[in-house]
Amino acid sequence: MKSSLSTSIFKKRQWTRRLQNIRLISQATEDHLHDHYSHSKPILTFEDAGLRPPLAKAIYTAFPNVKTPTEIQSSLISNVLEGKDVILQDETGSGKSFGLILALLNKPRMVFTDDLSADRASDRPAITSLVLVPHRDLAFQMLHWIDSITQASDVNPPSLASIAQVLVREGRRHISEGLPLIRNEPPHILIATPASVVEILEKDPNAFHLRELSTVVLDEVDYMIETLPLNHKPNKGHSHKMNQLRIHPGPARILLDQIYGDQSKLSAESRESLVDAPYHRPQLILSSATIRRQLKHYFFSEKQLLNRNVAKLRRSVMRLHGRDELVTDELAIRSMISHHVLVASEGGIVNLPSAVISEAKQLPPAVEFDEANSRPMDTTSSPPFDSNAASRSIEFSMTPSPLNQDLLEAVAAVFALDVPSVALLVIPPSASVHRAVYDLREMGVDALGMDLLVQDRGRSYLLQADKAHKANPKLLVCTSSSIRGVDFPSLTHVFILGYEALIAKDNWTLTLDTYIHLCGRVGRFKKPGKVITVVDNKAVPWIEKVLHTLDITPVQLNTFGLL
Ligand SMILES: Nc1ncnc2c1ncn2[C@@H]1O[C@H](COP(=O)(O)OP(=O)(O)OP(=O)(O)O)[C@@H](O)[C@H]1O
Repeated sequence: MKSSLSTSIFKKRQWTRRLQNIRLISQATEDHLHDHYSHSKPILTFEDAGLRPPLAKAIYTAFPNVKTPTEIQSSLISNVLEGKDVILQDETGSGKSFGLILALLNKPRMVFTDDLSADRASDRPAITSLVLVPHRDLAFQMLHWIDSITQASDVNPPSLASIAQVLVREGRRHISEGLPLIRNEPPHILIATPASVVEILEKDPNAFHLRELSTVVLDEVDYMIETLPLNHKPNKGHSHKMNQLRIHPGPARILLDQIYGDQSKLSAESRESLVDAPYHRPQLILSSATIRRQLKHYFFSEKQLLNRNVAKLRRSVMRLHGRDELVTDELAIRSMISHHVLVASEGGIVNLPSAVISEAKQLPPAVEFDEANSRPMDTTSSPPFDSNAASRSIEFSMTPSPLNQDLLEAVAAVFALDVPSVALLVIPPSASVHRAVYDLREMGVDALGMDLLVQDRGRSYLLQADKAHKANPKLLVCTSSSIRGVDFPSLTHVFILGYEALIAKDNWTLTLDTYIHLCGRVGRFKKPGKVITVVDNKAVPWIEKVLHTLDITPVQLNTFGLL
C-alpha cells in the first residue's frame, strides 16, 4: 500500500506531520476506492456498490437471505466509501444499520506512525470508525453481525477483536475492563454508547484518539440527541426544557463537540486558513427512521456539523410534520403490520371501540433456535452472571406487584393463543423487567428478560433460522430504552404494556417516534407482524390520539374467540 502513494498523498503526509506529528498512511487506499466506484455502472450487487469481493462473499455465506443490496444500501455504501457525510432515513427494518456495518467493514484501515522516517514496523493501526448507538444490546447485535461475517471469511479469518469491539456499560462490571484490549489492539470499528466513551475519555484522555477517526456514525441519532420542536410557541414549559438541554446536553452532544469542535464558532477567515490542511474532519453519518426537522436544524444551523454537500438518502419516510414530504406511501407500518389495542380491566378484555374488523395478516411460520448461531461470541466481556435471581424470586413472592395485573393477564392470554415462536413485551421504562418476568412466569408464560449476550434471552433470535418448526414460544421482556434498532428476524408480535411504555420524556413527538420504533421490531423486510398495545380504560383517548396522529387504523383482534 505504501509504494502506491502518489505525490499528492506525499504532500498530505508532510502536512500531516507538520500539523499533527502523525502520518496518515491509508489515505491512498481511500483515493483508489474513490476511482473504483465513481463509475456509472448500474449497481446490482454489493461488489458493484463498492464492497471488496472477499467481503461480499463472506456476507453471502453468513447471511444466505442477503443476495443483493437494496437501492438505498447501494447508495449508502458508495457514499460512505467516497467519504461523504450522510443522512440516512428509511423506515424501520429496511436494512440501514446492516448496510452501514457492511460499508464500514470495507473502509480501509487507518494506520498512523509517529515517526515519518521509520519503516513500517512503527505503523500503528487506529480505530477507523466509531459507531455510536443508544444502548448495549444494539452494540452487541452489530458485533454479532460482524462476528458472523468474520467467521464466514476465507481461511484464517482475523480475530473479531481486531475488526470490532464494543464499549458499553456492563451491568455491575466497569466499562474500563475492556480498555486494555482497545489500547493494545485498537479495533477497526469501535461500537459504543456515547456515555461510555465520554466516561472513558474523562478518566483517560489518551485511551484512544478521537482526532484519528475517519468516520463517526450515530445510529438512531434522534434517540441520542434530544431536540425540541421548532417554531414552538414560547411558553414556560418549553423554555424550561430548552434550559435543561443547555445545562445537561447529554453525552452524544458532548462527544460531538469534542470530536468536531464547535465549528459554528469558526470565523470565515479561520476557515480559509484551514482549507489546505490535510486533516479531514471525520466523515459524519446519521441514521434513523425518524429524523425530524429540529434535528436537522441542530446539525446544519446550530452546530454547522453538516452542509449542503451531505448525501441525503431518504426512502420510505413517515410524515412526521406538516411540511415533510411523504416519499412513498408503501410503508411497512401500514401495509405489513396490523395494530391492535386491547382494553383490559377486572371485567375482562375488549378491543378498542374504534377498531375495525379486518382480515388477519398471514404470519410467517414458527422457527426454532438456530443452533449454528449458538456458538459463543468472542466479545471483550462475558455475559453478566445473575446471582441474585433466587433471592429476587423470594422477595417478589412476598411483595405485591406494582405492575397492572389485568394488563399482564391480557398479554399472557394473547401470547398463549397467538404467538408461534417469539414475541417481545415492552414495559414502561420505570418498571422492573425482573418483576414483569416473575409475574408472567407465575401466569405460566415462558418469559425472559431480553439480553442479546445470553443465548436464549435474545441471541438465538438474531439470525433467521432456516428450519421452520414450532418452538416453545418465548416472551422477551424489555423497556423502550433498550429496543431501538434491535432486529429479531423471526419476531411476529410486539406487546406494549400500558401507555406509560410509550411516553417519552414528556415530549409528544418523541412519544410518537417511540410508537413507530416499537412497531418497527416487526414488519421488517416485508415480513408481516402484529403490534398489540394493552391499556386500561383511562388510557383509551390517549392511545386513540397516538394512532390517529400517525394515521394508523386499529384492527380488532378476534381470531381466537378470547374477546
Ligand atoms: N440486502 C438485504 N437483503 C436481505 N435482507 C437484508 C438486507 N439488508 C438487511 N437485511 C436484513 O434486514 C434486517 C433489518 O436490518 P436493520 O436492522 O439494518 O434495519 P434498520 O433499517 O436499521 O432498522 P431500524 O430502523 O429498526 O434500526 C436484518 O435482519 C438484516 O439481516
